[in-house]
Amino acid sequence: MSVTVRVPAKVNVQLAVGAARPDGFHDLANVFLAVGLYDEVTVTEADELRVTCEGPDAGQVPLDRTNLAARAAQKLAERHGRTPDVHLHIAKDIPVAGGMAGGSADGAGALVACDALWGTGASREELLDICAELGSDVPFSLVGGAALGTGRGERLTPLEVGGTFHWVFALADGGLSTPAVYGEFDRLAQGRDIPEPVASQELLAALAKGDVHALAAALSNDLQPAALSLRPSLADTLAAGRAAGALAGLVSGSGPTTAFLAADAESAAAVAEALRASGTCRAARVAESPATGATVV
Ligand SMILES: C[C@@](CO)(OP(=O)(O)O)[C@H](O)COP(=O)(O)OP(=O)(O)OC[C@H]1O[C@@H](n2ccc(N)nc2=O)[C@H](O)[C@@H]1O
Ligand SMILES: Nc1ncnc2c1ncn2[C@@H]1O[C@H](COP(=O)(O)OP(=O)(O)O)[C@@H](O)[C@H]1O
Repeated sequence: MSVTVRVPAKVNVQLAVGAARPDGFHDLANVFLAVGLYDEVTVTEADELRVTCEGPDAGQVPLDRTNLAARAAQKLAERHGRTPDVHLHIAKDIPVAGGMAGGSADGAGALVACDALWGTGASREELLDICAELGSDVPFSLVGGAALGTGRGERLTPLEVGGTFHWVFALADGGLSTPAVYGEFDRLAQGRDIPEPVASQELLAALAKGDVHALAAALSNDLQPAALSLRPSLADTLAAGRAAGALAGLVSGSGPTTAFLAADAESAAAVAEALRASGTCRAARVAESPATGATVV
């Protein structure tokens, strides 16, 4: 028997970052929006834990026990006094190390898949606890939709979304390390007062109304200067997307994927085509939001 779970990528429509905490993490006001680019995790009984991966970026995915899908299976097995003897296969469509939470998606997907395969019957609360142990972004991959993440991003409040938004994602060559981008944020912040991160009321209202123009005006990412500092060429991608008619563009999370909000599906297709022709990115993908969280298919 096997179970397959589909899990979406995310874009951060607001990422407000506070000062570094004593534990090295940063308090956030992280407004997550799930987007319709998906990984699928399939779990099958096996003699021992193993991970395989297919997809254009598969070569960059670790297949040992550091893979977030393997770690998720191990954690659930430990809690329920069993061995994690499964084959986890990841069909990967989310860019790796791209600021779109692909690893987190696989962690959440493996957790839901193993829970179903083993008949563990874990509560939603227990699954969310395990997600938070796996990483700050993993709880959101489980729930999907839209949510405000506080603390290090793991404490979620669901948000209302009143319409469909059309995005274009420009994929970059190579990834950016999340800790390196937060480290660069700290370096750039030296000597400055960093305010407490708070969610923008304009942004939350724009999401709730499904107002694409208001959302475009309110998009913000405090990690963007750090990502641009580490990867200056992203400025060219942002300029190309805006010149092509996107309402707004920003770095997705820690990058280096850049995200562009378009007025409608037709405009998104045109922006994607112009980005491909611009030579400023490796590929351009269109996707809609919101998307549902980890779901057994
Ligand atoms: C920046 C964001 C925005 O959603 O995602 P990505 O764009 O990388 O996907 C997240 O904050 C990434 O979350 P995630 O990738 O789960 O990070 P974790 O595994 O929890 O932490 C990895 C490292 O990132 C830094 N980190 C992460 C979260 C946070 N609130 N403060 C931090 O300083 C720490 O250096 C930590 O050691
Ligand atoms: N299942 C997984 N898929 C992708 N990367 C993974 C996975 N498990 C662990 N990783 C590690 O996590 C790093 C960050 O990957 P990812 O989650 O794709 O990016 P981001 O944190 O930018 O959203 C990768 O470079 C890789 O070393």
